[in-house]
Order: sequence, then structure tokens, then C-alpha cells
Amino acid sequence: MTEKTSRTPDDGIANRSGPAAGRDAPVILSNQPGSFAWGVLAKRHPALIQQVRDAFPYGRRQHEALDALLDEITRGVVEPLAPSEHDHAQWADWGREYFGRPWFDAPFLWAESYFYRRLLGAIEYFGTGPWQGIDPFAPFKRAELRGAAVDEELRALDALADAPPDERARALLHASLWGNRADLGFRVTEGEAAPGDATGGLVVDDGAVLWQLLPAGASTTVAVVADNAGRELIPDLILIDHLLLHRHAERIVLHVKPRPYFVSDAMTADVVDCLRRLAEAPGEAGGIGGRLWDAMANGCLEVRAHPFFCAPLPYEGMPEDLREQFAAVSLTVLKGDLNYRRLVGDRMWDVMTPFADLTAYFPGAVAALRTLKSDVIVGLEQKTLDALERGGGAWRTSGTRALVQVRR
Ligand SMILES: O=P(O)(O)OC[C@@]1(O)O[C@H](CO)[C@@H](O)[C@@H]1O
Repeated sequence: MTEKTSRTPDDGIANRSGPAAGRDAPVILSNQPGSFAWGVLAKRHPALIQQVRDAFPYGRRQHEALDALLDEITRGVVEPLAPSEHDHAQWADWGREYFGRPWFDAPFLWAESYFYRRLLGAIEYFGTGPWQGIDPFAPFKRAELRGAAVDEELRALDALADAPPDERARALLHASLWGNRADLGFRVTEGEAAPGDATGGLVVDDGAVLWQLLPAGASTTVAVVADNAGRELIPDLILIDHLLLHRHAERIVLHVKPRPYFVSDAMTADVVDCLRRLAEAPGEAGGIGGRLWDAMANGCLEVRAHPFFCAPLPYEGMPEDLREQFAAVSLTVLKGDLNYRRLVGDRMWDVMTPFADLTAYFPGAVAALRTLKSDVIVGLEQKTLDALERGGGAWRTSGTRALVQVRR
């Protein structure tokens, strides 16, 4: 089976944003029925509205707002935020070209981001009433964190405790990488991603370059831009502990989302839940949790939640204060599929476009750890592409392949 990729007509929306803007790589839209992007808007978002509706005893006003949102995203055109909303002006600017047009004709990245903003609006997350700040995805995140799979993953750490540091480092890097498959948004319609071969599934492996950038004993700061909470954030935190323990970094800044986003994206509350889960676990995991708890207290681990992490924009458009933060660290590690799309630009790139070219704008060395869950991919070698195409299947989007890409 050859997978159907998203339609990307050069309709004028396309080539105005993202790294290497002006190159001939159209922005991904969602208006090709059967494409991955179309499926997210046509099926995943409506299913998500239903899941959220079922998970909370919302009142009539919220149900009506969810009904209206469902109708709008499936049959209507993109409506702006009400002028009374705190971020009305910001979204009026970001959405100027798309309001009044079908959702499916807006850039895929923009449409998804705005959908999550509107969903939060519908359930009164930003209101002044009792539902203010109630994370609509919290029940799903909590259930995952409590699950037996996490117990098993934490127990497995005991076996790694005495492994040589290099072997442990590699295993923990891969755990963090493949942890990205655990994405609750991805599972709304796809089910559990088929198990990938946790080594053979790598389509690019710049792991050696990553470790070269993190020599033991370096008194540097590393930034980690988190993706999902729960089963992804736990191995991210364990990797962070390893970096600190073995002096690959003196300090880690963990960037999370300031509000609920893409279902399971991590916020500060999720970091706290994961740290507690680790600290309360027996064995090696408990020790890691304790060290990380202390690292928060002594400033070796710091959590930040910049609003730009929920912006519908590629990282090339990052604000100056965030640019300065990334410029000040020895390496920025970006986790997950959405961060990858924002890093290289959500476009149908020629898959052999060098990763280094598209990330040249990024302020400092950058590493992407990502399982493949959308159409965007760059930096492949011809022989890898040939093998993937020969294998057939939805290799770009099924979450069964992964990559470690690094630009020094
Ligand atoms: O960033 P993550 O959690 O790895 O992935 C986010 C994701 O599930 O969301 C999009 C669909 O909604 C896809 O691009 C991608 O697969």
C-alpha cells in the first residue's frame, strides 16, 4: 500500500512561513480526502470532542459550545475568537488569512493549533468561572500514568542500573525517543501504534553526534523541549537525570506547554505528576525521582512554559526572548512530531533536503528525537527512502519509525 500524502496546492497560503521560506515546498493543508492531515481534522478532532465531553460532567453551556465547535470544524468556516477573549488580538493576527474559509483549507499546523485553542474556549478553560484552568485531557493523562505499562517500564530500570554508562546512555536515549509513540492524541483514532523495532526502526541515527555534543564533565546547560506527558515524559526525565548524574550537563531547562495542547502535551502539572510517580516508585526509579526532585530545588533542573510553545507557527518565527534562551545553551533537544514539524516547517519537503539546511536558523545546536507521525520528513538518504518505499505501508505516519537528527 502506498500512503496518500496531504494535498499541498500552491494557493498563496503556502509559501509564506517556515524555514527556508520561498523554497519550492508547499505548506501542508488538510483538504485532500484520505490524506493524513485530512483524517486528523475530519475524524480525530470530532472524536476528541466526544471523548472530552464524555470525560467531564460539563454543564449545558459547555455542551452547546462543543456542539457549535463540532459543527463549525466539520461543516463550517473558521470563526475568529470573540473580541472579549484575552488572546483575541493575537489570534486575529495569526488567523487573518484563514477566517471565513473552510477549516480544511488552512495550513494543517495552524488548523490543529487553533482547534485546541477553540476546544479550551468551549469548555471555559479561560473563563472566570469554576471550570477555569481545568485540563480537559487530565483524566486521560492520569489514567496513562497510573497504568501497568508505566510500572513495567520503571521496573526495567533496575536491570539497567549496573550497565556500563555508554550502554545505559544509549538505552535511555532510545527510551526517550520511542516514548514519543505514547501520544494520546495519536491514539484517538489510530489505536496503539504498532510496535516498532526499537533499534531497526530508526530512519536516521545521529545519536553519536548528540553524545559528542554532550561530553561528560562539561559545565553546560541543555534545553529539552518536552512533548507528551506520562509515558513520554517519564523516560525524558530519566534521561535528564542521566545527563545530570554523569555530568553531561550541569543544568537542564525543561520547556513545557503553558496550557493543554494536542491532548497529552506536558505542562508543569504533568511534570509534577511524573516526578511524584518516579519518587514514589520502588528501586532505581525511586532514586531517580528523588534526585530530580532535589535538582528542581537546587536549580539544576528548571521548568519553563513560554507561550510560544502553543503558537501555530514554525520555530523560525520564535520571539527574541526564546531565541536568546536557546542561544544560551549547548544543545536544544526537541521531542516529538509536532516540534519536528515546527522545527523544519510543516511542508512537503523533498525528503532528502538536508536537516542542517532547514535548521540553520536555529540559535545553536539542535537535536530532534521523534517518531514519525505526520507527512513531514527531511534528511533521508536515498537507500533509506528506497527501503521504506519498498516496505510499503504508512511509514511516514504510523509511528513505527523514528529518527535522531542533529545539527551542530
Ligand atoms: O508531537 P507529537 O505528540 O509527537 O505528535 C503530535 C501528533 O500526534 O499530532 C499530529 C496530529 O494531530 C501529528 O502530526 C502528530 O502525529
